[in-house]
Amino acid sequence: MIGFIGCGNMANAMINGMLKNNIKSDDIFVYDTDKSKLEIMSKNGINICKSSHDVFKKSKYIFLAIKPNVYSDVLNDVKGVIEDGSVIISMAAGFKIDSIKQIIGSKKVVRIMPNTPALVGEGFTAVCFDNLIDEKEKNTVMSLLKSFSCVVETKENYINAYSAISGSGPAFAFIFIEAMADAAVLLGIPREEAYKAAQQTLLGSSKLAMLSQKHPGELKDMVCSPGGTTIEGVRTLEEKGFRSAVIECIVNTYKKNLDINSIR
Ligand SMILES: NC(=O)C1=CN([C@@H]2O[C@H](COP(=O)(O)OP(=O)(O)OC[C@H]3O[C@@H](n4cnc5c(N)ncnc54)[C@H](OP(=O)(O)O)[C@@H]3O)[C@@H](O)[C@H]2O)C=CC1
Ligand SMILES: O=C(O)[C@@H]1CCC=N1
Repeated sequence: MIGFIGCGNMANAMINGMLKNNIKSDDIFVYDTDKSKLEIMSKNGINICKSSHDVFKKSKYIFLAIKPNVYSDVLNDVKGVIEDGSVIISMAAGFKIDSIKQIIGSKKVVRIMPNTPALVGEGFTAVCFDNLIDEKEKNTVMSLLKSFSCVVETKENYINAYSAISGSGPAFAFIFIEAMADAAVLLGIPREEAYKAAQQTLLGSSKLAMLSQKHPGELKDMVCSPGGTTIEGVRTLEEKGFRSAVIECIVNTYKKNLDINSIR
């Protein structure tokens, strides 16, 4: 049985993916303090629990899909009902496995960093397991995560970097899409067409990079004719510090994760 504390953006994305991959709604138990979120879950046939305690009692694999600012309160509230066999799956930015164990004691904890494209089955999740998780539990968690995302097992040390790259990354990609579409509108293309062109261009470019396995620089070169139009755009991006802006953006997002870590 699978439990969710919190039914917001990430829980929705994950549950959606699970349901599309043959996990039965009957096997999912959820709780949220916001009753309107529970109503939506109920309409999808998911079991609604009266409290977080109830979720822990009914599930073995429990996803903590709540914001980091309520983590300590929720963990303190449920620590008495967590069984030794329960597997707690944490996704909060900046919360180390050790910090969780300091509150709930020596229990099984998995730390993941998912992202919202899970909503359409195209998520990316970095995962690390604590040493109390056995092989069978690890395989179950991996297959749950794979139902909505591409999964990479990593060291906990890297989770903050993944948080910046793939966890926050969709927000940065959406800004890029929006900016491209704004430029298209400025050039007279209707808004709907502009989004379609920007979205498909990013999707297609990502797919090409993945499937061709060519270096991104080589793929960029394939678009730039000598003395042509694209290289003029590339020159403008370099002049405006596009690469540096992206690198600084990721590094500062990573640093914010470290800041949050240091206070938890
Ligand atoms: N969103 C993202 O792109 C990503 C998020 N994460 C992590 O995932 C976690 C969840 O984020 P997200 O889904 O965006 O958050 P949301 O705010 O969308 O969802 C959290 C839900 O939990 C509810 N809630 C608040 N307190 C409690 C409580 N005590 N018990 C049960 N439910 C409660 C909230 O209600 P209310 O709104 O009324 O407070 C809300 O409905 C966070 O820790 C975040 O760091 C990780 C990677 C990506
Ligand atoms: O901003 C946040 O807290 C979360 C972490 C990764 C993406 N969003």
